[in-house]
Amino acid sequence: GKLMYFNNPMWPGEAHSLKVEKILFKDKSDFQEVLVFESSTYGRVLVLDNIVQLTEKDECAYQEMITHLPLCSIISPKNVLVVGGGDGGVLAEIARHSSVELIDICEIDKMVIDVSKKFFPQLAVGFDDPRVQLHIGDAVEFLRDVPAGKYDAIIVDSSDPIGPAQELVEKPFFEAIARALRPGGVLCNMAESMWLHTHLIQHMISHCQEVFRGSVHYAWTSVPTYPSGVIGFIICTTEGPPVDFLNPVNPIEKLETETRHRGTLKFYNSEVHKAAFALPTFLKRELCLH
Ligand SMILES: NCCCN[C@H]1CC[C@H](NCCCN)CC1
Repeated sequence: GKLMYFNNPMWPGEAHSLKVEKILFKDKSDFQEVLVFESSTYGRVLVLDNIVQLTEKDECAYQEMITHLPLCSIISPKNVLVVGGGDGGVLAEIARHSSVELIDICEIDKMVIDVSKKFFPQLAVGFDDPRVQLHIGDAVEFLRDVPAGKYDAIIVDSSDPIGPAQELVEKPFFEAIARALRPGGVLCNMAESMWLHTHLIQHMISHCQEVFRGSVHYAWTSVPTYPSGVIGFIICTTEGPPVDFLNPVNPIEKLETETRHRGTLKFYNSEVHKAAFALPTFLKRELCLH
């Protein structure tokens, strides 16, 4: 098969490429171009507007970390909201937490959900959990109708802020998130790459520090098929006792048990949890995290 190149103005001067065995789906939704292909070495790949969203081989790193970093940091999360996440992978990870009673998901693009159900059933199985309530639409509008303090945790599993996700890095969105979280609730937000986007990360952290009176942290993990090979997460808590992210309160062992659909965890564990918050020196200098 031939190589497909994923270059983008968000990471000028570089491109990541994957060998394509077979194109499985290609169409335009109301929001973006949706592509699925069989790669030679990373399994099936989901691409939106020429940006790799996930591959079967390494999606575990991103989906497990974006879910368990927040959910293992607070006692017995009950009500959880996912913004984005239309592939269903984060839903399947949240389902591992037996304390969770409600999982709201607000995804703007129905085509992503339909395509994931067809080509990534092991991720889309997340939609089958009876606790899941699916809302198709814009998260800013969705959050307006949410009663204040409804959620214990909110996970923003978004694409990059150059398409439908543009508004998800601006202050009004973070204010809407903070209002929807209960005191002591936790936000985990996809937060780009330390090698590519420290200005954008600082922009998001500044908004979070203005809006969340608790603590604001940055964590990161390895995802080989994302540009620069790493992706970060901003994790904030609203007021209340500072959360000790280095000692997750919910024992990971509980998550090890096989849940109905997903096998055991492939990436996340308590040491990886702790290590995720250790930042390289250049990043500590560039980010004003108090
Ligand atoms: N649930 C699937 C993952 C969706 N998250 C995003 C996919 C695109 C990726 N670009 C990274 C660009 C360089 N930081 C960010 C995460």
